[in-house]
Amino acid sequence: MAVAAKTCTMTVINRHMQPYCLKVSPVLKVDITGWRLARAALSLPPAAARTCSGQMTAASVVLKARTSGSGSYSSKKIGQALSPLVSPSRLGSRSVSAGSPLPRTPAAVPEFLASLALSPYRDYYVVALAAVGGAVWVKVFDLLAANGTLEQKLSRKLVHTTSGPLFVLTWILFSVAPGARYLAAVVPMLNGIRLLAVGNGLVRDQGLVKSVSRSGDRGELLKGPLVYVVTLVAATALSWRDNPAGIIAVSMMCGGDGLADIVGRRWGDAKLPWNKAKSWAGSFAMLVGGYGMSYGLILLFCNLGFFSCYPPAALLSCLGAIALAATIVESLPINQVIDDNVSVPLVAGCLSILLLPQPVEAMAIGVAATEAQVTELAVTATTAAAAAAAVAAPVGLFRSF
Ligand SMILES: C/C(=C\COP(=O)(O)O)CCC[C@H](C)CCC[C@H](C)CCCC(C)C
Ligand SMILES: Nc1ccn([C@@H]2O[C@H](COP(=O)(O)OP(=O)(O)O)[C@@H](O)[C@H]2O)c(=O)n1
Repeated sequence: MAVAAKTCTMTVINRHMQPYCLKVSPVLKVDITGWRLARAALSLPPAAARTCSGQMTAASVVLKARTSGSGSYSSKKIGQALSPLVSPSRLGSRSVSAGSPLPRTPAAVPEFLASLALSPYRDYYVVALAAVGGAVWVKVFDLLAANGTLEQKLSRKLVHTTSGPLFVLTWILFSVAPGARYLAAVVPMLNGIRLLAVGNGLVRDQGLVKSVSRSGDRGELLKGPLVYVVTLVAATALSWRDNPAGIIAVSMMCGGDGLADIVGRRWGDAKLPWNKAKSWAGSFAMLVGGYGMSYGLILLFCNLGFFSCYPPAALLSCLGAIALAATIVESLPINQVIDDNVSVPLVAGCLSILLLPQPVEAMAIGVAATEAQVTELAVTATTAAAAAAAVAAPVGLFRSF
């Protein structure tokens, strides 16, 4: 039975409500082109071809093809042609007694992820993923230290340096729901509860103690590590993806302070005049590591559209001032007064809000919005940071004698 000779063109709406141009050509070839789909073609049985008209979902096109019964079509070809639109395995389960379900194709994985993305429970899935990911990540370093692959101090600092930015990267997976940031904050919160439980001896977890403490004493979990996760909670709940302040604060705490320890312990012979426990090499690593991690994450998040991108000159100069200020604060001998997992991110976050406001924030706080004014502010902040160092140096020097 011949099908109409003319090409039947219709708009097919897929699961993402994206329109496609679906053409049924005179030789019964269905040629699917459109949104990121490789051109695929399959022959439809005449009955299905004839009934394809108007707006149809790809699923109904396949279901009509499958249930029309006639014509020589292979479920594999249909699956391959349409699987980027709808997961064949799902179609297989829905098709009327038309034979075995369509075969799984590699495209089913993106569809599975797409269905997660559209799920109302998406944020809960991401929380679970990040929480499990965090536990596994720490366990990996525990095992690497336990089998001697990594020295314990290095393993611990790698956990410090990497956990924060990896957690920030999970922010990308959350939905745009207003409460998403608070769900995201649950991840470091759960880690904080775990640190409290193990640190107070309520739960025994020697692996965690070895992974995140210097001395192997569980009480240490209640100091730096706990402050670290509290800072992650604050950065998530207060800043989130609205502006770079939280990202910069985490980057200075992790990429900066974490790297300062790793580099400083190894190559830190030249000590700082105002703080003999710290070195120029460690501080330089802090500056470069914090700057680089911040810059990379800011570019990623602004290019993903979470907040406005900054003029390159303004970003480079302001970020330089922020990283310098954070580096100076980290170098000061004030760890006994305030943990550097508080002082460093706090200074970095506050300066970020001042120097790198988003347009709506710039208007709200009446801070410079033009590039020239922002650069001027950066110079002012750098001068202020240098002045702070000039004041602290003699103090540190005096105390070091
Ligand atoms: C060792 C750590 C801090 C110590 O700081 P300091 O005393 O040396 O200044 C880091 C502690 C890390 C924490 C136990 C685990 C944090 C996990 C994070 C919230 C989630 C990561 C998820 C991601 C997908 C891996
Ligand atoms: N600016 C820095 C920071 C740390 N370090 C080295 O890293 C070690 C740990 O630094 P830290 O006391 O700041 O460690 P955390 O408090 O960051 O865990 C120091 O004792 C130094 O050996 C450095 O040389 N220069």
